[in-house]
Amino acid sequence: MAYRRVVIKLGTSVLTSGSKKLDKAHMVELARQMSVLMKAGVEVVLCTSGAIAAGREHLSYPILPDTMAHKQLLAAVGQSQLILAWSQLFSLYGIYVGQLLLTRADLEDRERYLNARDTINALISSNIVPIINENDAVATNEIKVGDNDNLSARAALLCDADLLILLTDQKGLFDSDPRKNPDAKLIAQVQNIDDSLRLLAGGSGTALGTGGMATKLEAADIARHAGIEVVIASGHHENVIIKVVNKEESVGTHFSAIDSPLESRKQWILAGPAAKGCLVIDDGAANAVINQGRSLLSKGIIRAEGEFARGVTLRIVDTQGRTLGRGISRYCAKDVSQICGKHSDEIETILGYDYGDAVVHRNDMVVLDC
Ligand SMILES: Nc1ncnc2c1ncn2[C@@H]1O[C@H](COP(=O)(O)OP(=O)(O)O)[C@@H](O)[C@H]1O
Ligand SMILES: N[C@@H](CCC(=O)OP(=O)(O)O)C(=O)O
Repeated sequence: MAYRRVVIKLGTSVLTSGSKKLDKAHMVELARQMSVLMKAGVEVVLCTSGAIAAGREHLSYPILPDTMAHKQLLAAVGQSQLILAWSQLFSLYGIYVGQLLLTRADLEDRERYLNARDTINALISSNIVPIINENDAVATNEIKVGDNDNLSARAALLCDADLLILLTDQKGLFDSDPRKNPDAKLIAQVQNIDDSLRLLAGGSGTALGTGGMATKLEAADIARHAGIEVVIASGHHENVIIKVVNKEESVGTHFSAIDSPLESRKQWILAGPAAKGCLVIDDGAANAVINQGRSLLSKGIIRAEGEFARGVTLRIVDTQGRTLGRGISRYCAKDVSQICGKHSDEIETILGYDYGDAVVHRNDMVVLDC
């Protein structure tokens, strides 16, 4: 086997086969493929969407106000139907499943993160498939991951997978949205996720999907920085899961893992807490940070955006608004607005204290491919 531990994310588009209901005939086929791999010794973690779609189906497509509470109602009803379906379908292959419903808050809190990891490891070592979805019924916007592409990437980091497979309704990442451009070409291999690639990835083409290719690229970027390979492929391609895991043929879009994965602290900065604001930096600072591996000093900061305390994760952006990276700020927003553009030696005089020369130290920063 080419891979030891695999996270497989199934989008609503795959689970419903483009209809308004769960396509159980297709779900059982996917369960079969996963069971084949498990019997061959591959450890499988499933990240499944589909709760909201299943909720609508179970309640016979009620006309509800488009509010958060009603989406949560649908997710609460649908999640139990979804896990019931998976439990029944995997049981046909003699496999038990265990459910983990997570929010961003679970992944940001170190103790809950480690607990979730222990649970996943315990399930895997008992040959039970951990099945993960966002806990939509309780998650508010503030504590949501928001889409299962990002959730599956975080799950892949959490459980130390070596492959993340994102299955969807397209053959992979195309050079434009194939729903809008019939001449769009499949991109078979991606070495670098940069802004030009991000521009190709649009939102969801359907009312049921969340995020489209844009969130799949975000997920791929998080995973590959942690040394995890990623494949985006069609959930309806014959034997897709088995072929990808066995590297039998080139299926979908393959993203190489970064050779020297980030140490776990930096993985945490990249995939952990939501960015609470941003630091806009000048060209000189951008060059120092990107090309020279330097810390971010106050002198190169043009302004701070958002309200944030010291110790929170921020985006670092250039003057054109491009995200260059993420890092933990040693100063709060109010402090940064007073010291930006000033030399580090002046910090103590201006603020009356200082927390070090760097606003974002190199060790607290992850630079992205631009
Ligand atoms: N460059 C692109 N390549 C492929 N698909 C794209 C691209 N840009 C946007 N999309 C859209 O992304 C959709 C898949 O994402 P989404 O609807 O969220 O599905 P899922 O439920 O599988 O997550 C496709 O149906 C397609 O319309
Ligand atoms: N958690 C939601 C799915 C969110 C989501 O990202 O959906 P999708 O884009 O279809 O993978 C649900 O179970 O309905």
